[in-house]
Amino acid sequence: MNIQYEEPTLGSSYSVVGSFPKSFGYGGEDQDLDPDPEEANPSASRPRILLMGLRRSGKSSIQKVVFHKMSPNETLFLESTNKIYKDDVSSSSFVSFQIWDFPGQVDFFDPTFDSEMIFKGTGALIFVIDAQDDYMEALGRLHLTISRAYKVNPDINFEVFIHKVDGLSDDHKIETQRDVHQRANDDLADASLDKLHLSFYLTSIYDHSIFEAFSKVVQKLIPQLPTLENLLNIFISHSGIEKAFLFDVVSKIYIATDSSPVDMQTYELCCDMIDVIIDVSCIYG
Ligand SMILES: Nc1nc2c(ncn2[C@@H]2O[C@H](COP(=O)(O)OP(=O)(O)OP(=O)(O)O)[C@@H](O)[C@H]2O)c(=O)[nH]1
Repeated sequence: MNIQYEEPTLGSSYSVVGSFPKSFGYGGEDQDLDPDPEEANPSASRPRILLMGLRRSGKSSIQKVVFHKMSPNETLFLESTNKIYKDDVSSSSFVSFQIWDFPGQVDFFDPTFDSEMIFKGTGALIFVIDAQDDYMEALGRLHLTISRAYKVNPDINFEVFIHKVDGLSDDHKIETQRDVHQRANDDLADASLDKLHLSFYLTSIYDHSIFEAFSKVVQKLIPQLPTLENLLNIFISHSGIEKAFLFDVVSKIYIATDSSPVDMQTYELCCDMIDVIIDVSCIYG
Protein backbone atom coordinates (compact mmCIF):
# COMPACT_ATOMS: atom_id res chain seq x y z
CA MET A 1 0.00 0.00 0.00
CA ASN A 2 1.21 3.48 -0.79
CA ILE A 3 1.08 5.85 2.13
CA GLN A 4 0.14 9.34 1.08
CA TYR A 5 -0.08 12.45 3.17
CA GLU A 6 -3.03 14.74 3.18
CA GLU A 7 -2.73 18.35 4.26
CA PRO A 8 -4.75 19.33 7.30
CA THR A 9 -8.14 20.73 6.41
CA LEU A 10 -8.45 22.72 9.53
CA GLY A 11 -11.93 23.78 10.61
CA SER A 12 -12.13 27.54 10.25
CA SER A 13 -13.05 27.79 13.93
CA TYR A 14 -9.52 26.82 14.90
CA SER A 15 -6.84 29.43 15.17
CA VAL A 16 -3.24 28.96 16.13
CA VAL A 17 -2.69 30.54 19.50
CA GLY A 18 0.28 28.62 20.74
CA SER A 19 2.02 25.31 20.87
CA PHE A 20 3.70 23.03 23.35
CA PRO A 21 7.02 24.34 24.58
CA LYS A 22 9.99 23.08 22.60
CA SER A 23 11.53 21.78 25.81
CA PHE A 24 8.74 19.23 25.87
CA GLY A 25 10.81 17.33 23.37
CA TYR A 26 8.66 17.12 20.29
CA GLY A 27 10.49 19.57 18.10
CA GLY A 28 13.47 19.46 15.85
CA GLU A 29 14.47 15.91 15.46
CA ASP A 30 11.54 14.64 13.44
CA GLN A 31 11.40 17.62 11.18
CA ASP A 32 14.24 16.48 8.97
CA LEU A 33 12.59 13.14 8.50
CA ASP A 34 9.12 14.30 7.65
CA PRO A 35 8.41 14.60 3.95
CA ASP A 36 5.69 17.15 4.59
CA PRO A 37 7.00 20.68 3.91
CA GLU A 38 4.69 21.98 6.63
CA GLU A 39 6.88 20.16 9.13
CA ALA A 40 9.71 22.59 8.45
CA ASN A 41 7.50 25.18 10.11
CA PRO A 42 8.21 25.71 13.83
CA SER A 43 4.51 25.32 14.67
CA ALA A 44 4.90 21.70 13.62
CA SER A 45 6.71 21.04 16.91
CA ARG A 46 3.32 20.42 18.53
CA PRO A 47 2.93 16.82 19.63
CA ARG A 48 1.22 14.27 17.51
CA ILE A 49 -1.62 11.98 18.49
CA LEU A 50 -1.98 8.98 16.20
CA LEU A 51 -5.30 7.23 15.68
CA MET A 52 -4.73 3.65 14.61
CA GLY A 53 -6.78 0.47 14.49
CA LEU A 54 -8.45 -1.92 12.08
CA ARG A 55 -10.74 -0.74 9.29
CA ARG A 56 -14.16 0.48 10.41
CA SER A 57 -13.14 0.47 14.06
CA GLY A 58 -14.31 4.10 14.35
CA LYS A 59 -11.13 6.22 14.10
CA SER A 60 -12.42 8.88 11.72
CA SER A 61 -15.75 9.04 13.59
CA ILE A 62 -13.93 9.79 16.83
CA GLN A 63 -11.90 12.55 15.23
CA LYS A 64 -14.92 14.10 13.49
CA VAL A 65 -17.22 13.94 16.53
CA VAL A 66 -14.70 15.29 19.03
CA PHE A 67 -12.98 17.93 16.94
CA HIS A 68 -15.37 18.80 14.12
CA LYS A 69 -18.74 18.72 15.88
CA MET A 70 -20.08 16.01 13.57
CA SER A 71 -23.19 14.40 15.02
CA PRO A 72 -22.70 10.67 15.77
CA ASN A 73 -25.40 9.64 13.28
CA GLU A 74 -23.62 11.41 10.43
CA THR A 75 -20.59 9.15 10.91
CA LEU A 76 -22.62 6.33 9.36
CA PHE A 77 -21.87 7.96 6.01
CA LEU A 78 -18.12 8.40 6.48
CA GLU A 79 -16.03 6.85 3.76
CA SER A 80 -13.07 4.63 4.51
CA THR A 81 -9.83 6.57 5.03
CA ASN A 82 -7.21 5.59 2.45
CA LYS A 83 -4.39 7.95 3.32
CA ILE A 84 -3.05 9.54 6.48
CA TYR A 85 -5.30 12.45 7.35
CA LYS A 86 -3.62 15.16 9.43
CA ASP A 87 -5.68 17.52 11.50
CA ASP A 88 -4.32 20.49 13.43
CA VAL A 89 -5.93 21.21 16.77
CA SER A 90 -4.74 24.54 18.09
CA SER A 91 -7.70 26.05 19.82
CA SER A 92 -6.06 27.39 22.97
CA SER A 93 -2.59 27.87 24.34
CA PHE A 94 -2.87 24.64 26.33
CA VAL A 95 -4.18 22.40 23.58
CA SER A 96 -2.15 22.44 20.48
CA PHE A 97 -1.46 19.20 18.74
CA GLN A 98 -1.90 17.29 15.51
CA ILE A 99 -4.10 14.26 15.10
CA TRP A 100 -3.10 11.81 12.42
CA ASP A 101 -5.92 9.51 11.37
CA PHE A 102 -4.48 6.39 9.74
CA PRO A 103 -6.13 4.13 7.20
CA GLY A 104 -7.19 0.81 8.73
CA GLN A 105 -5.13 -1.26 6.31
CA VAL A 106 -1.75 0.39 6.95
CA ASP A 107 1.09 -2.01 6.22
CA PHE A 108 4.12 -1.56 8.50
CA PHE A 109 6.30 -3.63 6.20
CA ASP A 110 5.65 -1.40 3.23
CA PRO A 111 8.85 0.55 2.46
CA THR A 112 6.82 3.78 2.11
CA PHE A 113 5.76 3.50 5.75
CA ASP A 114 8.44 5.52 7.51
CA SER A 115 7.99 4.41 11.10
CA GLU A 116 10.99 6.45 12.29
CA MET A 117 9.43 9.66 11.04
CA ILE A 118 5.93 8.77 12.20
CA PHE A 119 6.66 7.54 15.71
CA LYS A 120 9.60 9.84 16.61
CA GLY A 121 7.45 12.95 17.01
CA THR A 122 4.48 11.15 18.51
CA GLY A 123 3.14 11.99 21.96
CA ALA A 124 0.30 9.48 22.14
CA LEU A 125 -0.81 6.53 20.07
CA ILE A 126 -4.52 5.75 20.38
CA PHE A 127 -5.38 2.25 19.20
CA VAL A 128 -9.10 1.82 18.56
CA ILE A 129 -10.69 -1.62 19.02
CA ASP A 130 -14.27 -2.26 17.91
CA ALA A 131 -15.88 -3.92 20.94
CA GLN A 132 -18.93 -4.94 18.91
CA ASP A 133 -16.78 -7.10 16.64
CA ASP A 134 -14.58 -10.14 17.28
CA TYR A 135 -11.49 -8.37 18.59
CA MET A 136 -8.84 -11.11 18.23
CA GLU A 137 -7.47 -9.70 14.97
CA ALA A 138 -7.45 -6.22 16.50
CA LEU A 139 -5.42 -7.48 19.47
CA GLY A 140 -2.82 -8.96 17.11
CA ARG A 141 -2.65 -5.67 15.27
CA LEU A 142 -2.43 -3.74 18.55
CA HIS A 143 0.57 -5.80 19.59
CA LEU A 144 2.33 -5.36 16.24
CA THR A 145 1.67 -1.61 16.23
CA ILE A 146 2.74 -0.80 19.76
CA SER A 147 5.82 -3.01 19.76
CA ARG A 148 6.97 -1.34 16.58
CA ALA A 149 6.24 2.14 17.87
CA TYR A 150 7.89 1.42 21.23
CA LYS A 151 11.11 0.38 19.53
CA VAL A 152 11.31 3.73 17.75
CA ASN A 153 10.07 5.88 20.63
CA PRO A 154 9.59 4.40 24.14
CA ASP A 155 8.20 7.73 25.40
CA ILE A 156 4.91 7.41 23.52
CA ASN A 157 1.78 7.14 25.70
CA PHE A 158 -0.08 4.03 24.52
CA GLU A 159 -3.85 4.42 24.83
CA VAL A 160 -6.37 1.73 23.93
CA PHE A 161 -9.95 2.78 23.19
CA ILE A 162 -12.31 -0.17 23.56
CA HIS A 163 -14.80 1.52 21.30
CA LYS A 164 -18.51 1.28 20.31
CA VAL A 165 -19.45 0.09 23.80
CA ASP A 166 -22.89 1.70 23.38
CA GLY A 167 -24.14 -1.68 22.14
CA LEU A 168 -22.92 -3.55 25.25
CA SER A 169 -24.56 -4.13 28.63
CA ASP A 170 -22.71 -2.84 31.70
CA ASP A 171 -21.54 -6.35 32.64
CA HIS A 172 -20.41 -7.04 29.10
CA LYS A 173 -18.43 -3.77 29.05
CA ILE A 174 -16.51 -4.68 32.20
CA GLU A 175 -15.89 -8.21 31.01
CA THR A 176 -14.64 -6.95 27.60
CA GLN A 177 -12.30 -4.46 29.24
CA ARG A 178 -10.92 -7.14 31.56
CA ASP A 179 -10.42 -9.58 28.69
CA VAL A 180 -8.76 -7.05 26.35
CA HIS A 181 -6.54 -5.81 29.18
CA GLN A 182 -5.48 -9.34 30.10
CA ARG A 183 -4.78 -10.52 26.55
CA ALA A 184 -2.94 -7.36 25.49
CA ASN A 185 -0.69 -7.47 28.57
CA ASP A 186 -0.08 -11.22 28.18
CA ASP A 187 1.09 -10.59 24.62
CA LEU A 188 3.46 -7.89 25.88
CA ALA A 189 4.81 -10.17 28.62
CA ASP A 190 5.42 -12.94 26.04
CA ALA A 191 7.43 -10.45 23.97
CA SER A 192 9.37 -9.28 27.07
CA LEU A 193 7.82 -5.85 26.76
CA ASP A 194 6.48 -5.72 30.32
CA LYS A 195 7.73 -2.15 30.71
CA LEU A 196 5.33 -0.94 28.05
CA HIS A 197 2.30 0.51 29.82
CA LEU A 198 -1.13 0.51 28.20
CA SER A 199 -4.10 2.59 29.38
CA PHE A 200 -7.62 1.37 28.56
CA TYR A 201 -10.83 3.36 28.09
CA LEU A 202 -14.39 2.28 27.29
CA THR A 203 -15.65 4.69 24.64
CA SER A 204 -18.57 5.51 22.40
CA ILE A 205 -19.33 8.47 20.16
CA TYR A 206 -22.96 8.27 21.30
CA ASP A 207 -22.24 9.60 24.79
CA HIS A 208 -19.63 11.68 26.60
CA SER A 209 -17.23 8.79 27.15
CA ILE A 210 -15.24 9.64 24.02
CA PHE A 211 -14.75 13.25 25.18
CA GLU A 212 -13.67 12.07 28.62
CA ALA A 213 -11.19 9.57 27.21
CA PHE A 214 -9.74 12.13 24.80
CA SER A 215 -9.47 14.60 27.68
CA LYS A 216 -7.30 12.17 29.60
CA VAL A 217 -5.12 11.44 26.59
CA VAL A 218 -4.55 15.15 25.98
CA GLN A 219 -3.96 15.93 29.67
CA LYS A 220 -1.05 13.51 29.74
CA LEU A 221 0.59 15.61 27.02
CA ILE A 222 0.29 18.89 28.90
CA PRO A 223 3.43 19.64 30.89
CA GLN A 224 1.62 22.35 32.87
CA LEU A 225 -1.00 19.91 34.20
CA PRO A 226 0.14 19.79 37.87
CA THR A 227 0.19 23.60 38.00
CA LEU A 228 -3.27 23.84 36.47
CA GLU A 229 -4.64 21.26 38.89
CA ASN A 230 -3.16 23.18 41.75
CA LEU A 231 -4.70 26.44 40.58
CA LEU A 232 -8.11 24.78 40.26
CA ASN A 233 -7.76 23.31 43.77
CA ILE A 234 -7.04 26.78 45.13
CA PHE A 235 -9.94 28.17 43.11
CA ILE A 236 -12.54 25.75 44.50
CA SER A 237 -11.27 25.99 48.06
CA HIS A 238 -11.68 29.80 48.00
CA SER A 239 -14.89 30.08 46.02
CA GLY A 240 -17.16 27.42 47.48
CA ILE A 241 -17.55 25.97 43.96
CA GLU A 242 -17.99 22.19 44.05
CA LYS A 243 -16.01 21.14 40.99
CA ALA A 244 -13.92 23.02 38.44
CA PHE A 245 -12.96 22.03 34.90
CA LEU A 246 -10.74 23.92 32.52
CA PHE A 247 -12.42 23.30 29.19
CA ASP A 248 -11.34 23.59 25.61
CA VAL A 249 -14.67 25.01 24.50
CA VAL A 250 -14.33 24.04 20.84
CA SER A 251 -13.86 20.32 21.45
CA LYS A 252 -15.40 20.03 24.94
CA ILE A 253 -12.41 18.08 26.18
CA TYR A 254 -11.22 19.23 29.58
CA ILE A 255 -7.62 20.22 29.90
CA ALA A 256 -7.50 19.99 33.69
CA THR A 257 -9.72 19.62 36.71
CA ASP A 258 -9.24 19.90 40.47
CA SER A 259 -8.10 16.77 42.27
CA SER A 260 -11.54 15.62 43.47
CA PRO A 261 -12.88 12.67 41.44
CA VAL A 262 -14.68 13.36 38.15
CA ASP A 263 -18.33 12.46 38.18
CA MET A 264 -19.56 11.78 34.62
CA GLN A 265 -22.89 13.51 35.27
CA THR A 266 -21.18 16.75 36.31
CA TYR A 267 -18.96 16.58 33.25
CA GLU A 268 -21.98 15.97 30.98
CA LEU A 269 -23.83 18.85 32.58
CA CYS A 270 -20.89 21.19 31.91
CA CYS A 271 -20.71 19.98 28.27
CA ASP A 272 -24.43 20.66 27.83
CA MET A 273 -24.02 24.14 29.33
CA ILE A 274 -21.20 24.88 26.89
CA ASP A 275 -23.50 23.85 24.03
CA VAL A 276 -26.24 26.16 25.32
CA ILE A 277 -23.84 29.08 25.62
CA ILE A 278 -22.46 28.50 22.12
CA ASP A 279 -25.99 28.26 20.68
CA VAL A 280 -27.13 31.42 22.45
CA SER A 281 -24.04 33.35 21.44
CA CYS A 282 -24.59 32.25 17.82
CA ILE A 283 -28.10 33.72 17.94
CA TYR A 284 -27.00 37.02 19.50
CA GLY A 285 -23.45 37.12 18.15
N1 LIG B 1 -22.34 1.95 17.49
C1 LIG B 1 -21.27 2.71 17.24
N2 LIG B 1 -20.81 2.86 15.98
C2 LIG B 1 -19.74 3.65 15.77
C3 LIG B 1 -19.06 4.30 16.84
N3 LIG B 1 -18.00 4.98 16.32
C4 LIG B 1 -18.04 4.78 14.99
N4 LIG B 1 -19.07 3.98 14.66
C5 LIG B 1 -19.44 3.52 13.30
O1 LIG B 1 -18.41 2.72 12.79
C6 LIG B 1 -18.35 2.82 11.37
C7 LIG B 1 -16.93 3.00 10.90
O2 LIG B 1 -16.47 4.25 11.35
P1 LIG B 1 -15.20 5.00 10.73
O3 LIG B 1 -14.97 6.18 11.58
O4 LIG B 1 -15.37 5.23 9.27
O5 LIG B 1 -14.06 3.91 10.95
P2 LIG B 1 -12.51 4.03 10.60
O6 LIG B 1 -11.78 3.27 11.66
O7 LIG B 1 -12.11 5.44 10.38
O8 LIG B 1 -12.46 3.21 9.25
P3 LIG B 1 -11.31 3.21 8.08
O9 LIG B 1 -11.24 4.59 7.56
O10 LIG B 1 -11.81 2.21 7.09
O11 LIG B 1 -10.03 2.76 8.75
C8 LIG B 1 -19.29 3.99 11.00
O12 LIG B 1 -20.47 3.44 10.47
C9 LIG B 1 -19.58 4.69 12.32
O13 LIG B 1 -20.88 5.25 12.37
C10 LIG B 1 -19.56 4.12 18.18
O14 LIG B 1 -19.06 4.64 19.18
N5 LIG B 1 -20.66 3.31 18.31
